[in-house]
Amino acid sequence: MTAIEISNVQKRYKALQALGGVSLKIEEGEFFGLLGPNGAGKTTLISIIAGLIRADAGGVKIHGHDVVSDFRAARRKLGVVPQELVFDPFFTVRETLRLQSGYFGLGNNDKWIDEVMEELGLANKADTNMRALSGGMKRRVLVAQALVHKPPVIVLDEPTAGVDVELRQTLWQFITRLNREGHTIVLTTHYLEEAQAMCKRVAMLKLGKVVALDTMSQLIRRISGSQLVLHLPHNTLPEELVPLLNHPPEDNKYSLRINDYAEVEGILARLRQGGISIDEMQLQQADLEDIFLQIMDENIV
Ligand SMILES: Nc1ncnc2c1ncn2[C@@H]1O[C@H](COP(=O)(O)OP(=O)(O)OP(=O)(O)O)[C@@H](O)[C@H]1O
Repeated sequence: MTAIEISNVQKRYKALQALGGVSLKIEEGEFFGLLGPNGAGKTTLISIIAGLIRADAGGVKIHGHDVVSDFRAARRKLGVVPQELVFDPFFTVRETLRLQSGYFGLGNNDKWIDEVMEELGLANKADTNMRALSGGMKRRVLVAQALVHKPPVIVLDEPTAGVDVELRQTLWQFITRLNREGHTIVLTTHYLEEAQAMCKRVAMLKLGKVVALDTMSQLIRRISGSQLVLHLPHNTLPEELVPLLNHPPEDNKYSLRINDYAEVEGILARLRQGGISIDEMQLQQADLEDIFLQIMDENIV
């Protein structure tokens, strides 16, 4: 079954085309990453999925339910952890979660609420007022709120932005468990390491368009196996090696694509011929960050 089906979604804010025809199918049980630089349109897309704003054209279905014409059914299938913290400060944590349960018509939900609070390290704050919680604790409540109706599809918009290591670990343990139990997870994050560790498949958005869509392993394979990073503070790279660059040099560090280790010899010989001294050299496996930078630079699809 398709968990989220996004068909040619378009959204414009006056002159700005925030989403220019996005289509994606995310299957049930996937751990999917939605990546892109600031302003790429991730939050806009998530808001449309959550039924918070309307697309100008195209549509979204959650487990087959249209998010506009069949809003209630679609919303029941979906839990969204938003970026921003908005709460009623006068309720306690438990009251906040009970209210949210009530919104979904779940009267007697305390067993699950207790479990969610336990998993997210909120149990000892259950009777604390929201206004007395630290930012990190509030963020935990935001996650708990999204999960209160045990939605089969969970969307997390930058859930770990500015949170401490402990919460990050607690959150990922719980989310991984939910994914193992069959929940579909969609994640946006600026931390590419996190996406690489968690997501099996990713879409990369740029200026409101999908510029890459692949499994993590295929994407990583797309950039040849490894890269040679050379720090050349006193020279520039010889002209003939420039085509090997993964992306423009940063701080005199040149990242060269290599297909097998034998190529390293040739590169070093060429530098020696040119009398170029190497300050530092590293051989690295390509990672998501390299691919991300390359795709954002070249816009290859
Ligand atoms: N309500 C709005 N009115 C006008 N422009 C908006 C509105 N919301 C978003 N935009 C613009 O639409 C574009 C996409 O924004 P969006 O927040 O979806 O990007 P994003 O990928 O989530 O970025 P970030 O990583 O910074 O959260 C941006 O150029 C943004 O300035």
